[in-house]
Amino acid sequence: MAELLQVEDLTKNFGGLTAVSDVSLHVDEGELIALIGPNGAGKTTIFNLLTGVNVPSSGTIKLKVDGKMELLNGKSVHRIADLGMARTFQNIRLFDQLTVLDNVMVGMTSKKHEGMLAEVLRLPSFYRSENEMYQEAMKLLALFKMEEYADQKASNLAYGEQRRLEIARALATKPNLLFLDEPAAGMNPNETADLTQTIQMIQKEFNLAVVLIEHDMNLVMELAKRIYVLEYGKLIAEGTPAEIQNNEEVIRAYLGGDDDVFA
Ligand SMILES: Nc1ncnc2c1ncn2[C@@H]1O[C@H](COP(=O)(O)OP(=O)(O)OP(=O)(O)O)[C@@H](O)[C@H]1O
Repeated sequence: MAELLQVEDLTKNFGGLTAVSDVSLHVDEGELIALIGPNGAGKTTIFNLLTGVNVPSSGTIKLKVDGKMELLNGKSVHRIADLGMARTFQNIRLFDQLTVLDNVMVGMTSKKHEGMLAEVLRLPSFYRSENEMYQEAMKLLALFKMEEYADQKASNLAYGEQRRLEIARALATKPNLLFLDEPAAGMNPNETADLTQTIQMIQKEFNLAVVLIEHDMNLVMELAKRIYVLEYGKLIAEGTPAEIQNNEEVIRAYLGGDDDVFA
């Protein structure tokens, strides 16, 4: 499989604290990997570095764009999003007062800079693209079995549906690579089962590479092809779910925390 994302020796210092230390990893096209580790291990900081929210102290991040590996260091969040990376956050960040449909359409407009003039002048091409966006957004909602909620306010959705809507909105930007930061946090078992299916479905449907941060080990073991394990900012293991579950270093890192982590 061809590499889509290549990270080498990534380090991030916050004052005297090294939150991420010399991390190298890669993600292949269409691959689903997970990033796990105890609280404070540096997982979210890695997402922030990869998506341009934080600037690396050192190291390189490269993404395949039009067949060539392009350096992302120093690029803005918006530029990185335009190059095909999208994410969801640990805390839900929907536009509460907008409808479900509008939340998805907002995701689409973030890529539509080229239509600005038509939009301002309200040219026919604007209406055509507006209608196209509507059709596309409804198709996306249908994939998530959420069409019936299209006109409801996002804040009226159940918690699990809100999390799924965040994923739908992230997909509206047409990413090649999607980062999911604890998508199952706060979900009940039924919602988690739905989410597992949803992630499998979108990965196939969009031939999408996914990087997942998740504390729910059942979800991780079911979905991930490869797993990277972090502790105190350093990578301590990489392998298949079976390899990770039997890795002494990983078991030690989790002891004293949640003993049932691999139950
Ligand atoms: N902006 C920041 N300024 C200072 N320290 C930070 C900042 N962001 C993160 N940290 C610190 O970096 C370390 C790694 O945090 P991070 O949130 O990346 O861990 P995590 O693995 O995502 O944890 P969790 O599983 O609890 O979400 C922590 O010690 C945290 O306090």
